[in-house]
Amino acid sequence: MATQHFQPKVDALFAALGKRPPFCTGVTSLDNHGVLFYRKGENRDAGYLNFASADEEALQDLSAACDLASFGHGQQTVYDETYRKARKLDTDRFASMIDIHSSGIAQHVSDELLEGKNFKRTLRFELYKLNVYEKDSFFKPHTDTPRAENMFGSLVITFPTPHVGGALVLRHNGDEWAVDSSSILSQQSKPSICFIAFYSDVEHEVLPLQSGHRVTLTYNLYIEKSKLYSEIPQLPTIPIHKSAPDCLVFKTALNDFLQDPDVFPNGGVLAFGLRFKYPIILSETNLEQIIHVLKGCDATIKDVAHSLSLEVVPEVLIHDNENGVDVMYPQLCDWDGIHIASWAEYLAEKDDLGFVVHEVGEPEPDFDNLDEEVKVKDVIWVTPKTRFTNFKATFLRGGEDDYYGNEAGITCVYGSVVLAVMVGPPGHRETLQEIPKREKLHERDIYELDRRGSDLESD
Ligand SMILES: O=C(O)CCC(=O)C(=O)O
Ligand SMILES: [Fe+2]
Repeated sequence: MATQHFQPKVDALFAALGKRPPFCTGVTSLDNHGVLFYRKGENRDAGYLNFASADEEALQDLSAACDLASFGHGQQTVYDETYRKARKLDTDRFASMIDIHSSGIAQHVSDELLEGKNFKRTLRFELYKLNVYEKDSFFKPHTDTPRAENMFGSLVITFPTPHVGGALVLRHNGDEWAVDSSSILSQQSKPSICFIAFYSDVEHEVLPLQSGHRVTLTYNLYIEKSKLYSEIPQLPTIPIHKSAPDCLVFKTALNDFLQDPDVFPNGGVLAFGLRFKYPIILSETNLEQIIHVLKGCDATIKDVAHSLSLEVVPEVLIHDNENGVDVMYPQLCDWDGIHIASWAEYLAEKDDLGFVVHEVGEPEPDFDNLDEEVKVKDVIWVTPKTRFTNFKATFLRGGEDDYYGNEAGITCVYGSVVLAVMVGPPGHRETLQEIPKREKLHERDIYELDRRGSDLESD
């Protein structure tokens, strides 16, 4: 592609999105929250331990009360000790004194994983399981099963029980991180808990335990409409990894780009392949809803674009083989049933929701063979394309039956989409007519403020 003179500005936009890890982790004091009650089995016997001082015998009793941990392989619930060797209690079998709000964990995780102005969205933490890992226990690489469209992430809390090994390894887009809670916890001067929260499409595994007991609580994180945190006084948390990029740097880079009169003389689309994947309910998800559940730097793009009154539309990117062009389309459909050979023709004749992509610097596509006019838009890619070719093949790694999750029965799968930031011609860059419905209540004031010149704050 011919390089445009404004390419350095596009590169600055890309750089401003940064590459923070897709997780955050920290420690906080166990304080007097170390107590756990649990039911031993079908009878009424109850067990008790305090994680601040639990000895080997108490931990063995807890482990004995647990069930074997299963996992999801496609639609099946599987017990397979070559894939997951661990023990677990469901939430109807135990009561822990850990309070993720007063411990400061909920606030810390929300600040880190929700981008931009956090107070317009909130995370709901749903306790999921208590897991016990003994010597040689592990959980091989998997992605936590998406349970709803607003599933956002997972939180793992590790108690200060003596153990060696069992690091949590995270992988995303070719990068890898290891968080060894046993070594983090052993360095604390008083009994503490270590927490790690990651976006839901991040692959993770628990490495084999060499000795001791590793006990964790897991939570599913859902994104909800704004609800301010209660005023409970919170304990301080000590961050170990942070995840959020800097909105202000991105906003400055975007402003700079838009001020260049050579950029999009007739308006166009600034396109971003998203860094994260989002839960999609097969044949049900309205792509628009993805706007409300964006993670990390994907959310920064939307927040900043909205603050500059630019419309942001989630689109799928489809290649039209017949005409050798890309098409952006703002809706999902299960294309199993319909075979669309020429998307350009389809858009020209049947449906003008989508448009043909003309990458700036490339020759204009030629549609002399079509009777009707096709909508074509100038597009500049900032982050690499995430292509959507075929509904099921793209959404399910290795096909539906080969998906490794932490629970069977998939109602949602993770899908790749792109964000199209609609840009008007020089002097009239704004394209946002109306703030999307669900955001209106919480964001109207913020946008108004922003338009009057106050800059986005980075957190
Ligand atoms: O216990 C842990 O450290 C992680 C467990 C996990 O990945 C899961 O339950 O899905
Ligand atoms: Fe998991």
